[in-house]
Amino acid sequence: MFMQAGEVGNSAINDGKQQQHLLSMTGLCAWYRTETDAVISNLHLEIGPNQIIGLVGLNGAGKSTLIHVLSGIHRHYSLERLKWRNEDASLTSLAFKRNRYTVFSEDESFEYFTFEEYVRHVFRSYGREVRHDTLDELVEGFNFQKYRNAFLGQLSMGSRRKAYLITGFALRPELLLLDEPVNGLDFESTEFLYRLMNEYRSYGTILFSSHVLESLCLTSDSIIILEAGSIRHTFLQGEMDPEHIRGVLNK
Ligand SMILES: Nc1ncnc2c1ncn2[C@@H]1O[C@H](COP(=O)(O)OP(=O)(O)OP(=O)(O)O)[C@@H](O)[C@H]1O
Repeated sequence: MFMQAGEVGNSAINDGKQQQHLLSMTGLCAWYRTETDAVISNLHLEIGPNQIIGLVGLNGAGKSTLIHVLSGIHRHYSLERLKWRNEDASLTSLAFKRNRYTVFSEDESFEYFTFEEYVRHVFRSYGREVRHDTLDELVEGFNFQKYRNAFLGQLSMGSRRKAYLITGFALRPELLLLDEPVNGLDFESTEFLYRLMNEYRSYGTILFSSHVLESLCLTSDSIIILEAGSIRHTFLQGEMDPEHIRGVLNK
């Protein structure tokens, strides 16, 4: 069952037309210290295929935690039910693992890998062949040519972000999770990223967090407002006015 536009509750997302879910999860709780101190509580999420979904919320609302849970790297959580492509699954199911990739807001992993080595490693891990023409286009679009053989650990924050973004967009998973992807990107790369996101509907779904309401509205098919670990509101197409969203956020 899908929520209607504007309905308030702890559930989201679909345009009401498609009855197929890429992902649905019910009763998600997540915490850091103790279960009674949950930072995400009883969250229900439904994500359709081929959608761009924005995640917005004030600092500390739980956006990164939700993305970490969906990425399978947050250990402290409980979940009533998760379905991946309408089949019962878990966060560690192979089918789900091999069809999601995350660009984290902070990532210092693989610091002794060059970008080229990292891409090869990721594609091998996912059992995919690198499409060199696609990779080259992404490298050029992000103006990343001169960093191809630099160690990831030696790159600036923005360039390292580009390395993971290029990898994610080249991999084209069914679910691409991006935590504050525009952070640290220069103007041209930000424009290029929005173009890529808009084109991604042909390949899969993007769930991304951002604080930039204007571009969230231009890019997303739906926007979820997260507040204190719960979904406060979901905006669907036609209702995405930055001022309106700002008003709901500040209430
Ligand atoms: N490593 C941690 N240990 C303990 N508590 C944490 C940790 N990381 C986050 N939290 C807490 O979890 C809650 C949600 O944080 P989270 O980082 O998910 O929010 P966010 O919406 O991504 O915020 P921001 O917009 O500032 O990035 C906050 O109360 C935060 O203090």
